[in-house]
Amino acid sequence: MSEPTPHAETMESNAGRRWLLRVLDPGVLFPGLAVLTLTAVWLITFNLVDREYRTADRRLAALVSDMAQTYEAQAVRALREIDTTLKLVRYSLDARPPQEVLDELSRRDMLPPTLLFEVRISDAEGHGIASTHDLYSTRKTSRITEQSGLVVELEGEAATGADQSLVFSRRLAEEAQVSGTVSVIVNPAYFVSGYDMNTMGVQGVLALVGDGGISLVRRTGENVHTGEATEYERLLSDSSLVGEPAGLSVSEWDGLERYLVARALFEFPIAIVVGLSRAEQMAATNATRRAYYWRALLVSLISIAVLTLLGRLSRKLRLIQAKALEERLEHARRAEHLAFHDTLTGLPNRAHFSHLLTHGMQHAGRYDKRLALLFLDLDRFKAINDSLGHDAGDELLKEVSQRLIRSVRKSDRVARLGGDEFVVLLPEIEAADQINRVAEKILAAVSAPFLLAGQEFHITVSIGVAQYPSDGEDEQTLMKHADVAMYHAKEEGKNNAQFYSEELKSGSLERLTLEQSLRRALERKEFLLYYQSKVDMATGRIIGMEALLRWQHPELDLLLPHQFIPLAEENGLIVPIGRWVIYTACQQNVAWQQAGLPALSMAVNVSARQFLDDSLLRDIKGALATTGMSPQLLEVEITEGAMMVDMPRAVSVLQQLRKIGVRIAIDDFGTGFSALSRLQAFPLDTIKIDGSFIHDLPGSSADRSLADAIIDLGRCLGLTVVAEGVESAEQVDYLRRHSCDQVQGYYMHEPQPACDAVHAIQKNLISEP
Ligand SMILES: Nc1nc2c(ncn2[C@@H]2O[C@@H]3COP(=O)(O)O[C@H]4[C@@H](O)[C@H](n5cnc6c(=O)[nH]c(N)nc65)O[C@@H]4COP(=O)(O)O[C@H]3[C@H]2O)c(=O)[nH]1
Repeated sequence: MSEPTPHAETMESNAGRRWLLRVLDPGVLFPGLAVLTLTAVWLITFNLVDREYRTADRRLAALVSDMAQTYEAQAVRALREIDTTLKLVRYSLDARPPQEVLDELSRRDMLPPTLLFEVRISDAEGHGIASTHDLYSTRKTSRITEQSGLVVELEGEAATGADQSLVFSRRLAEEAQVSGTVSVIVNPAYFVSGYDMNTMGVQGVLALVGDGGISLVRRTGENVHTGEATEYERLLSDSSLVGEPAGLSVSEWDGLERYLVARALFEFPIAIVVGLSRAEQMAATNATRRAYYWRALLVSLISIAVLTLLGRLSRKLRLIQAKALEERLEHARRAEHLAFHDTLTGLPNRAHFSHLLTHGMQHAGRYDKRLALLFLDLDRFKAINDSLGHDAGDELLKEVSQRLIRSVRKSDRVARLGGDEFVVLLPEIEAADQINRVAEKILAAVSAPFLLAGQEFHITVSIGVAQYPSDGEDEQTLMKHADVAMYHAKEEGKNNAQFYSEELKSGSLERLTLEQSLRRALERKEFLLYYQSKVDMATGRIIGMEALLRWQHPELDLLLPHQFIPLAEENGLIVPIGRWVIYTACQQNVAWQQAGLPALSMAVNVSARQFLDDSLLRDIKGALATTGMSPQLLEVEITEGAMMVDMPRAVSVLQQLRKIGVRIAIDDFGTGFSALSRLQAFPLDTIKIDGSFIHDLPGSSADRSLADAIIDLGRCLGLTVVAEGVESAEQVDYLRRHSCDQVQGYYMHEPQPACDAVHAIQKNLISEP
């Protein structure tokens, strides 16, 4: 025979477990237990009852046997006495009249008591000729017995024992003077007087039966019967032997079932019968049986009640357990879903996507297919999120995710990596054109207007594409390259898709190291401020300074803001860096004043991200309070673009700045595309004309008209107009003639460290008229 396989064994053990679970089900277990308990209770009960009956039967049989032995002894003794009397009388008869002999024997107390026994002598015809009783003359003539032995017969009417007598006779001897019979006559009841009602009840039997088959006397309860016909031989053959327990038989005279002993007496033609009614004697046992049955019934009912209760409790417990299990499963399912899905959009998250990508690459590898990974980053999302609040930002992300799903096939996968980063996995790519089509679809879908908080918004997305296996054969490489391509798309002006190439790699590495060192620059104190003067056109004096940030990179040259500020904007580092700038500029301003220089205004640049950050006001107030600088000397420069991201909020922030006395300048004015009329909405103090419009002054007529328009506008609004990027005397001259208030540029002073700037201020003071 073959060995069972592990699979077969598992199936077997599963089937066994299923069977066990089915058996342990409360609907099966408790009814099953009830059936078992009831079967056990009733089996034990029936067994006990049966044992009780068997014991009682044995006891009864033994009792009847004992009683029979006693009765036999008593009967034999009585019969012997009677026979002795007969023999005594027979041998005492002589020539005297028989009456005389009887009287003498009686006198000599040699005859049985006359109260119970009559001794009679009859002649050959059966007529009584002598008797111990006076009544003999009224009696019927005795039957003449021809037998030589003891003859036993009944005399009188065969009805009740009271009317019949039991006659024991012996024939007188031939040689005796008198021929005839001598008899002892006795009431049959004498032989059953030993009937004890307590022991034998009303259905017991005590009897003497003649060997002719006629019962001589039978007593059952109080009733004494005589002369009943009995099947003598059968009676004896049915009976047990001496010393053995009595047997059970049905009595022919009354149909009752009895333990009965019938035994023929050795010396007499008589059999004794002793019996006890089984039904009657079993009364106590019947009562015990009833008690057993009641007890069993009670135990059964209690068992059923307890098991029903336990069954219900168990069912309830099972239900509770099942519910708890269901809840746990649901919880686990939810936890699993949460673990692998983004809670906001319901899209697969980074962990899940990693699995999808690995699987996709394996599949593509196996079937020699190409796969494309699109790395998506929303442009300007952070600004929208910060300005409109997170709820609107969340709505936007949800809407974007829906648009992405609609832009791709069902077999493609969209996931959210976090923040505003999404990825799209395109399995089974045939040609690059296919990827382009999907990318264009996504770009179009995302750039369609969004309605957020009742306002229409436009957002774009930058997409980086990396392909398997050409751009990377493992998950990390492919993701990294798609990310690099995405950054390239950002650099290319955003709202476009770029494919990864080896050339991009080096640029991305630079960016990566730059970002890492930028994170540590603040704590390493690598930032410093340069200061550039603002000169008043009317007086030609320095009236203020602008703080310009520099980063002394440990390995690179001194870095200018455009080399790291966009990065700091992107990763949010601009907020702590800006805080440092404000504080340092304020500190420097106060230091100069403390050094005896005149109180100059100090301008600091605040980027869009920083401007919309909740901490800006707090930071400015903190810097002013800590350094003790007068708020009126501080000027915050904000670009036009930063103000337009969220106009209502910008207005509110500016109003609060104004409230504490800080001046506000709009920087790079003219580069944005906001309507000039909108400027009225902002609480401004200064307009700074962007250097690009000054550069070609006074030659370019377009720049001239633009610069003129801005100066006019500023004047109309009562604002100070500052021209940036002034590099020549002609420019200064033009601006002065066109009533520009202040100028700033290399022509006056280049941005320089605080220690150099101080010389410029001092020089300016010395050259004062
Ligand atoms: N070609 C030319 N350029 C001139 C001339 N005079 C001044 N400049 C340059 O013009 C920029 C003027 O600053 P901005 O318009 O506020 O423009 C700033 C400002 O928007 C931003 N920036 C500088 N410092 C910070 C800062 O601390 N925080 C923030 N958020 N932005 C800053 O970086 C921009 C560039 O700063 P910089 O590289 O320092 O460049 C400075 C300055 O060096 C000139 O005659 N000719």
